[in-house]
Amino acid sequence: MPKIAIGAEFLKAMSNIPKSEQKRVREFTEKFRKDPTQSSINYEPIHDVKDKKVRTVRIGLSYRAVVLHPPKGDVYILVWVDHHDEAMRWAKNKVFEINSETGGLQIIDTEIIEKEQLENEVADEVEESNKEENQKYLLFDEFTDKQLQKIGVPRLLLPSIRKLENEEELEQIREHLPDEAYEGLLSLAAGFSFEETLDELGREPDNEEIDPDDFEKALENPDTKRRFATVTSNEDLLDMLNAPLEKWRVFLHPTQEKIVKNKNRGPVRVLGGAGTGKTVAAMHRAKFLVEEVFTNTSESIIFLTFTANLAKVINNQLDSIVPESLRKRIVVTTVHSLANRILKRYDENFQTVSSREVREQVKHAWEIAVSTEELGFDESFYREEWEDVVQRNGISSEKEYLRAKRIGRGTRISRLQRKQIWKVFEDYRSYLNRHNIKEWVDVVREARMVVERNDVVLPYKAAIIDEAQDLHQEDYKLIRTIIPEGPNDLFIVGDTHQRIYKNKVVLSHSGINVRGGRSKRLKVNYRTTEQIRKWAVSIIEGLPYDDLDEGLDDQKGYKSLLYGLDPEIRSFSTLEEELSFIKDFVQNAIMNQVELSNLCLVTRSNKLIEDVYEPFFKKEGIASVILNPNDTNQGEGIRLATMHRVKGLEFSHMIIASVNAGIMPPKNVLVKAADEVSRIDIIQREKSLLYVAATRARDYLVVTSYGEKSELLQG
Ligand SMILES: Nc1ncnc2c1ncn2[C@@H]1O[C@H](COP(=O)(O)OP(=O)(O)OP(=O)(O)O)[C@@H](O)[C@H]1O
Repeated sequence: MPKIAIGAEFLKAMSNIPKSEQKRVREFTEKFRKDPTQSSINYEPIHDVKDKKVRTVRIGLSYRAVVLHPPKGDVYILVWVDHHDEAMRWAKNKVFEINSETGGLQIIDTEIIEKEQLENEVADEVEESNKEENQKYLLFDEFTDKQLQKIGVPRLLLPSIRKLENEEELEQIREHLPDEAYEGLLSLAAGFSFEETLDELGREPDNEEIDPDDFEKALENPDTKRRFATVTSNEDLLDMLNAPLEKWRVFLHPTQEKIVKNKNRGPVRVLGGAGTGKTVAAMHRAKFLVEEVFTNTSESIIFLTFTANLAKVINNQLDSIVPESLRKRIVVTTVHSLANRILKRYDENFQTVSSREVREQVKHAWEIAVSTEELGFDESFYREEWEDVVQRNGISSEKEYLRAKRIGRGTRISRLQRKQIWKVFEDYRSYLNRHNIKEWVDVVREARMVVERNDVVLPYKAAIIDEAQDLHQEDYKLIRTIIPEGPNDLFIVGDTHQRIYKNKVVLSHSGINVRGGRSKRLKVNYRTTEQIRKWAVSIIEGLPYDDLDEGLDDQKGYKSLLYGLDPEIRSFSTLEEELSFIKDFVQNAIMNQVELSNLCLVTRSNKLIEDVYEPFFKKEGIASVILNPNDTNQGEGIRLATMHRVKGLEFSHMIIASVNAGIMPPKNVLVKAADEVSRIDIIQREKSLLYVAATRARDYLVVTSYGEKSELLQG
């Protein structure tokens, strides 16, 4: 049977043609997959085309598919589809070559070469008369042709690359370059060595000869898989055709592919800045595990998140990549809901702090407990001490508390003071017990004990953990207990720059060892433009971020291959002016046919949404909906949410409003900080929150304030 492949560009081109014609294209594609050699498919050569391997096939009266059929091997690749004239125009200057150094199949647009040749002829004359001035610094002078080809530059484009003087010029020709070449060149231009760049591109060390005519083999190459997918079944094909623009479902970055498909001896940790495809990698990993590792029908895996909205999104997205027969063996839920479910089998009567009412009770419990204190500390000191020392370390007795290390706490206390403080904690705990209230940490801890006693046996063979930075140390202990150590046991993805809750963890303290070769990084941002990414990173620049273990993480080498407009950071004198700007921004998007559900406005608090922005949009007659994590189908309307709520989500247009002094960070939270250490911590978390909100934007970001702007925007 001939080998069939489809290009990402083909799918994109298909989504751009009228719906009525798309049906015909789908029918053709299905026929083509069955047998591309059948007599009813008539391949016609194109005259005046650079690449003689290219053919076209008629679809209906006016559309053409462009097919690559190399002379060697039995390979047919669908590369483009369009109206007859456009298809011819597209194919005219394209050359399809296997890069002799990487083995990847590349599409090279030779138009740029011809344009440059013309320019060169003119320039040569000037150059002759002006030789002195031409001793310029060229961006890639220090690298050999072979090195440039090894990072992915096509042979034909070497002369164009050689001429580049700076990163702006590189950016101007990026659309003519295969992704890996652009990504590699950006890395070299940023000062990374050739070896570091190869590593970031996910290249395997050379071990095989590359045959530049073997297209069948080239289809297996990781660079090729960024843009071409081999079709093995009709199910595969329908999956691709049904969501032609969702590239993440089919085309992975070589680094993602490697992380997803590697068989590991133990837990793996994957770090990566916002938008680097961690969740995508995690979902493909889940698919890989049920398809190729835990293949027995009685074996399940569990996919855990911190927030309910992300669990919901992942549940839906997994449906679109995992075959139905395997899908039921992947359970997606939050750690809290898993723990709750385990514990409820034993104790039905407890309440968790998930309702406003119970939270009020907890507040009351603290007030009562602290009311008898004699040391002069305020309530926030006790709460922080409770969270950061007692609950983080699972302390349950005075004896343990007296011995506990108080890492990261700013206020020194004596042994005697500890004894008095413990009394407050005992009062607090006894209030909770009397009212059957459990903090989430308690639920998780007690659930672990149930599992440890073997009272509940869970069927999971492996766990995948997203939003790893926000899980609590106890959460990891529960996970470790459910999934004992073993090959391919845990796959943990996260980004500590996005830590917006207090839960700092050290994986090894929960018996999870990710050291050695089992720590990976994703560095290419697929979501946000480079302009937005840079602005977001500038907010958190210079702050210390851990790596979920005992090391540090940074944002070195991160990049986006997408370009766009700079974010608009606007300060206004009054709220009315801010609202008027937001209205213009939204109306402009509406005029440009952007669906309202692609717009999101976030603020620091729910109250601002409810009191200011929701009534404002209502008054202006612009549909809006408050984002509900439990409902992914909320209909038309601009999304309104708190910054916390949008973690893990994305929108083409993001508005971050009311970034005023006193609101971000909230004055009442800062005032209550127990000491300077805690204040610094709060500010870092606020910066992370702004970073999270900003990196939800795909194309446009506006950040607005009125009155005095937040100190976070002062830089
Ligand atoms: N290989 C890929 N090809 C195309 N798009 C991709 C790929 N990987 C990820 N994306 C897209 O990039 C965006 C970000 O991906 P994802 O949500 O997995 O990133 P993340 O690292 O988990 O982000 P965050 O931590 O900011 O929530 C999504 O729109 C996703 O579809």
